[in-house]
Amino acid sequence: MRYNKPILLIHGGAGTWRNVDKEKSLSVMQESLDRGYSEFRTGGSIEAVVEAIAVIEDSGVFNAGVGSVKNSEGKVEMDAGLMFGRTLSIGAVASIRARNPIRKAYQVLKEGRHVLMARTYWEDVDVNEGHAQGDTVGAVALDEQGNLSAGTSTGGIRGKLPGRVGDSPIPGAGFYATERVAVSCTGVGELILKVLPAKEIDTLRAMGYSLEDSLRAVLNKFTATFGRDNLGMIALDSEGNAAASFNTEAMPRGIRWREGKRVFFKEVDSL
Ligand SMILES: NC(=O)C[C@H](N)C(=O)O
Repeated sequence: MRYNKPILLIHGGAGTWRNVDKEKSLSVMQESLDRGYSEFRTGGSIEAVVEAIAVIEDSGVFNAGVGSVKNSEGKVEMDAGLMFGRTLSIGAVASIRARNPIRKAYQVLKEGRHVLMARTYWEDVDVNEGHAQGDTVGAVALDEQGNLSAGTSTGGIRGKLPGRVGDSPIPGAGFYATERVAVSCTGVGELILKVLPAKEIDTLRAMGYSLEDSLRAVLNKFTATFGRDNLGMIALDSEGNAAASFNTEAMPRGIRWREGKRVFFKEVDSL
């Protein structure tokens, strides 16, 4: 569906979403949408993405920031990535420990010297794993000037080996943004890294397919190869089209645009 810019679209991870406090998760998403959207008054799409994700990282309700799951040694290692479409600028962090990994990714992007920093930040974070209701989080935004940005943040997969890096901090896999599209993915990193769905969406959109068809085609191919319950994606294009696709039971997501705001839980493909 097409919306009037500026637009902010977020997700809270693809999964079964059974036995979770849906109200609590959706209220964090509402807060994230409001906080992120307020950035459009002074900033652009990148600030909207960073602030929207930081709110969710701080909530402890999703598998990101203080809600991150623990690895096989009972420690947290977080991944995050961020991209600005017009300049293809990227900042990403892998296997770090910080209260707001997305802010560290932003720091890497602004410094501009490197793209992906691993094991660089080790802050003391009081992680609250037991309270996480949701999963990996991501956001995409289109600002008034037509600039697209995408970001993703995660604690990864529960019980992972120390040093394991998933798709979330890898451009083209967990996130991607160009002049045409901004995409954030969630699901099984070990599979997403084989296919690079976020990059595929940009390629299909560049070939002239609609955003919705692009997501559907990538999801169908992914499901045909690997089966279900492993991928979710949200995306925006420069014309203001928004789309979401997932092959799991649910993927909470929310959108705020010029005239309104909505959150969703299941409703496959709708936005
Ligand atoms: N739930 C997730 O989205 C996990 C994340 N994609 C990872 O593999 O690290």
